[in-house]
Amino acid sequence: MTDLVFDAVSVRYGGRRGLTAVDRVGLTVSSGQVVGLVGESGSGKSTLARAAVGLSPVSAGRVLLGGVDVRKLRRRPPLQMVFQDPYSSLDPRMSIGESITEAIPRGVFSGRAARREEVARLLELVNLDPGRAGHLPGRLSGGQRQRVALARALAGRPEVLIADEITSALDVSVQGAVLNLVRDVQRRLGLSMLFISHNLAVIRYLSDIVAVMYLGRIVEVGPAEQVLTDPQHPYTRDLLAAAPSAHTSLFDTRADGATADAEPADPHHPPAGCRYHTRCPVGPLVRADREICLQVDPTEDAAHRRHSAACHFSEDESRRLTIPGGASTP
Ligand SMILES: Nc1ncnc2c1ncn2[C@@H]1O[C@H](COP(=O)(O)OP(=O)(O)OP(=O)(O)O)[C@@H](O)[C@H]1O
Repeated sequence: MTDLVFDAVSVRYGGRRGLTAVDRVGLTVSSGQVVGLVGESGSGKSTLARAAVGLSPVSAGRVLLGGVDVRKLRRRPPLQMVFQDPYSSLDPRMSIGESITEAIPRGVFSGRAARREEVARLLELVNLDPGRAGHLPGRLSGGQRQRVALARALAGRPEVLIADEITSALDVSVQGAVLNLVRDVQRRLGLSMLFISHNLAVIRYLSDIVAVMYLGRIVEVGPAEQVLTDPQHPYTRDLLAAAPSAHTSLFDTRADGATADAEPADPHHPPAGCRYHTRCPVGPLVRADREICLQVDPTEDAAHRRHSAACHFSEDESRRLTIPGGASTP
């Protein structure tokens, strides 16, 4: 199986009023693993994901699939992406079966019967009745459409799957079933997966590794349980504190993870030093001696450590200043 590596990837959206939406990001999705990418709206999650499939402009760095730069892969890369909106991803005039057939790489199946059988196999894989192959998507619910979108992605026989907020446009009542399906398919096929969500409960449910993004940077990455129960970066702690408690529903839509009391910095003019210093509860806003946060960028290449955080004070007394849940100690 294949791993997906972002090697110091930057994405710049053009023009004079342009911005660097992803700034030298290093992240590895190892073979067969699920990496959950979390961060508030505008942090660059989608931009990073889209860079892997050529939909956002990589201005520096490389995206590697199985060690090969995706731009140099001649054959169709073994990488597929499922998007947030299942209503715009299917052609309303094509039957479900036609949509899926279209996604089967050319030359893999010769003959109509073989392709029809493959479509039936794919529909079964996503728990849809193969008898519906002739239906138009207009007759499907959002959850069913997202299953078809997944079947289309799987038709390309990917080894790596990118899922970008695939349940956030769905009715809360079907989100769980779609997440279960994605998890089952990922395990059954041994896929590597980059799973994007702003919902921490959803991230916790699916991820082996969690990466946290803020203003175009990965600020913390590590084993899911460690990051979510013993966060090292103040931003991660703020996200966890702002999310509903473990007692609320997994699919509570309030779990949008925005920190309570401050606006994100302007992505056109990211702060110097640590990008989080304008909001950080343990940085120069509250501690005059923490000038280093204003001056020195703590971002390191996080890809090579098991659990790392881009914070000058992640290991010291700052951890006592804020604890997840919002309470503070003197
Ligand atoms: N096509 C584009 N042209 C210019 N700027 C863009 C474009 N797409 C995204 N951006 C900007 O890049 C930054 C990152 O956006 P992105 O959509 O990647 O974030 P995100 O974390 O996925 O947020 P969301 O959860 O809202 O989708 C934002 O400031 C956004 O306004």
